[in-house]
Amino acid sequence: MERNSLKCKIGPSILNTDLSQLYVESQKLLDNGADYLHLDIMDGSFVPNLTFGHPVWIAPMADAGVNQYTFHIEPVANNVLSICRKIKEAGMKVGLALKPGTGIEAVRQYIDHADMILVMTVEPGFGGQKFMNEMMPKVQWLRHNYPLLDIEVDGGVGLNTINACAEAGANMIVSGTAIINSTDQKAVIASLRETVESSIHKCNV
Ligand SMILES: O=C(CO)[C@H](O)[C@H](O)COP(=O)(O)O
Repeated sequence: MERNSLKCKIGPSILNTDLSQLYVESQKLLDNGADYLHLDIMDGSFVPNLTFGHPVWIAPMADAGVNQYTFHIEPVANNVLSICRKIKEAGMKVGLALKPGTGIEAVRQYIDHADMILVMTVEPGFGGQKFMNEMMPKVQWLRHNYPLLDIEVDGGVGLNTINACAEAGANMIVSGTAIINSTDQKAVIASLRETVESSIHKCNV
């Protein structure tokens, strides 16, 4: 496992985001052991309408120091490869996200062009939703067929659901509510990490 954990959400009101507060919260999470920040720049409920979004966002994200740009394949079905190419040209890694209703077959042809596949374990939209265990076969399939691929899960992931994610083969964990609402973020992050690290080698045998 290279990395795990942490989500920091910037919703549709990104223009109104208090960046100094975002910085403070992000630093706190990193100090508490998170390996990376996963920033949602748009509310997932807008996913079907964002065909115009990527050309606007890719360059500024790269300029801001983002190292991986993940996008949902559903609204850009005819442009996935060209978006992958633009992201790479901008110097970032490529992540491809799947909504719960999207099967693995929709992404298979693109996996070799991606650094990471994100399996959403809730409907995109907001934090605090119930983890969808029925998404785990997608993670298992990916891990089985792509032992070295980064596989991320996002939605309802916390201490009660991390086992399922880790055993299925996820190595990048987005956890919002479970960390943010905890009085001991460091302990929660450490526990999530330990669960993932103790499972990951079993997935690769
Ligand atoms: O962006 C999301 C949905 O659109 C994430 O699932 C969510 O923000 C993660 O938080 P939580 O751990 O509370 O589910």
